[in-house]
Amino acid sequence: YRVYWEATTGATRRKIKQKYGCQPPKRWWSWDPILGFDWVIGNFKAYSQHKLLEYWTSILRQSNAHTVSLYVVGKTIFLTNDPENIKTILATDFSIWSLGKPRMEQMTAYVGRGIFTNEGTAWKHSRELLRPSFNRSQVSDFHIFEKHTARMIERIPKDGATVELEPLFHLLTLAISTEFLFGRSTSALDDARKNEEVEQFIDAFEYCQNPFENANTRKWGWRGALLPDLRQKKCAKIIEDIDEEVTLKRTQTSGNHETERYVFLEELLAVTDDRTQIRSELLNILSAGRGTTACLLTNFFFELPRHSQILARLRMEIKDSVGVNPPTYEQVKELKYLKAVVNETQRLYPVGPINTREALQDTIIPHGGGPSCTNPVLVPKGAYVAYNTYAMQRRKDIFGPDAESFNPSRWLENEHPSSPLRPGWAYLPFSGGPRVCLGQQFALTEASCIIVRLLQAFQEVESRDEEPWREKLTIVCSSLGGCKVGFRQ
Ligand code: HEM
Repeated sequence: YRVYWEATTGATRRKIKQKYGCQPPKRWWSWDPILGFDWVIGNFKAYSQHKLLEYWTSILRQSNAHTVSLYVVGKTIFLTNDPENIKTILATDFSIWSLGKPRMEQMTAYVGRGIFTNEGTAWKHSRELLRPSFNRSQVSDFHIFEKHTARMIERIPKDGATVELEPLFHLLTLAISTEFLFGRSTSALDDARKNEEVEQFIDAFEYCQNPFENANTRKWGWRGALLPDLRQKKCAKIIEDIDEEVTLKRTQTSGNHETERYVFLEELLAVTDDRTQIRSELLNILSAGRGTTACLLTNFFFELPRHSQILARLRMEIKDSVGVNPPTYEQVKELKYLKAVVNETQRLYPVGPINTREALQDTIIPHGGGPSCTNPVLVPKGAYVAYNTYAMQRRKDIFGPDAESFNPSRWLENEHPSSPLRPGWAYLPFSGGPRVCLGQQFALTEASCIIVRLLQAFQEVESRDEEPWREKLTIVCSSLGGCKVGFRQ
């Protein structure tokens, strides 16, 4: 077998190495280089202390490299925070990288097959169908944002009492994205009775979205990972049932909709009557559009009230450019300081801080090999590259010596030693390449509109979080302690 392997696969790999001058990257030191058991235990430990991102970042820092390799259960994994490597995977060599079987299986179990879990032609088809939902005229329709945000503001105490914003943001973004994409909102902020069902849906989603932990591992530690996860099945059923109900109601009222907008669900119903496909596409897009913006807003309001000068400057910008009325799309586009604060929030707290891709054939990534870490690295077929945007967006050589601190002025011309900042592939909150986030403009305008309305409604915003920011990591990442704030009108 060895002789055969050397004559075929080995020969191809030697040729690639020779052609591109590949060298191996630094290897992460492990006392179990075959099974990588220490890596698995290290991950469990770091995850349970809510320090997984720090752990992955420290592996790169301790190795003094931006790309390292390790072996886990016979698989080669490359960890990287190198922008050029990430660009190669996501854009330049897009077609030879897959989302990877584990991710597809984990997500398909609760959202089925759709834009997030498909590849090749099926993915292209889903993307084409969704794309018109996000064109400018759709995204600039502020009516939906405004209506639901007003309802959320009504529910916030105005006397300075502490309010937990995270659950409100989840209800709000779900209400907005269901109206935007399905033509019918959960209206989850309207009445308490409806909330119960919606909250159940959100809880089930949150549970399924966590690939690192389940009810068994919570109870039995890492041994629990070996047991079947019955709760996952139950949650997947809750999600399926509620989604089915939405689809059914919409099918019955199809054609009666009052809006001229492109409603994704309407278009889906026009091209297929396969219920499973419809449900899966809806769940896929919901999983993208719901929690992500809520996490961004939670992280934003976690940081903002801790910086009185930044808050004051932001208020001033809103007062001067928008006044007291609801903002228009054009006004929001001109709020440069708001954009800088949102950018800075996403830089320090990316909603998708780590991600992976699997090589479909023997290939290379351009950086990380050899003693100087500048040679290309051979990535064998089946190996994984895990890219860490959390670590990359905190790199001092790219963002300056104060890269760990919250300083929006780095995004503004002539206001910071690193400006004008053009980080290119070193700043990737919405990913890049052909699978770049479809909802980027929607999410940014939605979040900006909500922030402007909240700051217009309240004169005082005070942080009530006692702990520093700690990660709550599922497939998205936000603040573990949520975001507690006191507002005064
Ligand atoms: C702050 C909010 C958001 C952030 C940070 C974000 C980030 C991302 C990232 C990093 C990806 C790439 C995932 C991967 O390659 O594995 C992605 C994909 C995607 N996002 Fe977003 N997203 C946000 C909001 C939204 C919203 C509101 C929607 C739609 C309503 C949306 C729709 C999508 C879709 C459809 C994809 C899949 C694209 C594809 O695979 O072709 N996103 N997003």
